[in-house]
Amino acid sequence: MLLQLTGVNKRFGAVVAADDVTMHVEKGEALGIIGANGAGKSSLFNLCTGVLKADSGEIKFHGHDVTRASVRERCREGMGRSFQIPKPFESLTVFENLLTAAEFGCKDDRRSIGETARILEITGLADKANTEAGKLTLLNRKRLELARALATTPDLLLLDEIAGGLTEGECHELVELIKDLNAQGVTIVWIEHIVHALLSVVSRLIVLERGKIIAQGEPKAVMNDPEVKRSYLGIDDDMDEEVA
Ligand SMILES: Nc1ncnc2c1ncn2[C@@H]1O[C@H](COP(=O)(O)OP(=O)(O)OP(=O)(O)O)[C@@H](O)[C@H]1O
Repeated sequence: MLLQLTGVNKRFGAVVAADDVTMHVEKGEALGIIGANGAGKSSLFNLCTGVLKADSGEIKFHGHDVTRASVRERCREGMGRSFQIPKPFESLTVFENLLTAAEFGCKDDRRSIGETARILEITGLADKANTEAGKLTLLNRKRLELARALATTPDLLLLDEIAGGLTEGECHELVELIKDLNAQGVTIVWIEHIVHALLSVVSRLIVLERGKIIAQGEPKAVMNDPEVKRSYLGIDDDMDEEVA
């Protein structure tokens, strides 16, 4: 087991962002997470990566308790993530952004110019290596967000709504890239509102509502769960519509 959360809770005043969350991520799998706006998806990533500290509960990564570990410690253990809103260093070039990410999160023996060049290649950014991040198109900013996460050499890659705002063709390109990464052994957890893209990659799905896991399992079965249809899709069970 790569990641294990047990009874994790997080509140912001009256708002419950994580409600007794118990879940795991198997090594090598591709897991999807969906839920309405404000359901607690990004908070879950923030709890996993250490941006937020849990009020209670336990988080284990690679079998070690990381509940109180810093963002950097978790990153160096192999937890990489992309942010919903890309936040590169705007005045640094793409290449410099990757070196900075590698410096932050990479285990020493895997940090190299060669590895950075490989990541530029696979993310389709090779010809943008010397372009300032602030001058990139949205698709290339998304690619850079993914490339920065990869530069930390993650075993576990947490992707937060990486397909949002892209055209159908751009989204397809990104999906193929994520599939390739998963096939190369990178474990993926992907939060995404573009459900058809998500379902073409993941083999398991978790649904959150007000910080609580309300369904999980095989994606098609989960999407047809009456509770999920009601909560996420706004479909009444009487309508009897099959989804996905
Ligand atoms: N730092 C914070 N301070 C106060 N409230 C917060 C904070 N972060 C998140 N919240 C609240 O916690 C709840 C869950 O937010 P979160 O961003 O995790 O949801 P989400 O499922 O990722 O939503 P979206 O799909 O809109 O990105 C929301 O009500 C949000 O307003």
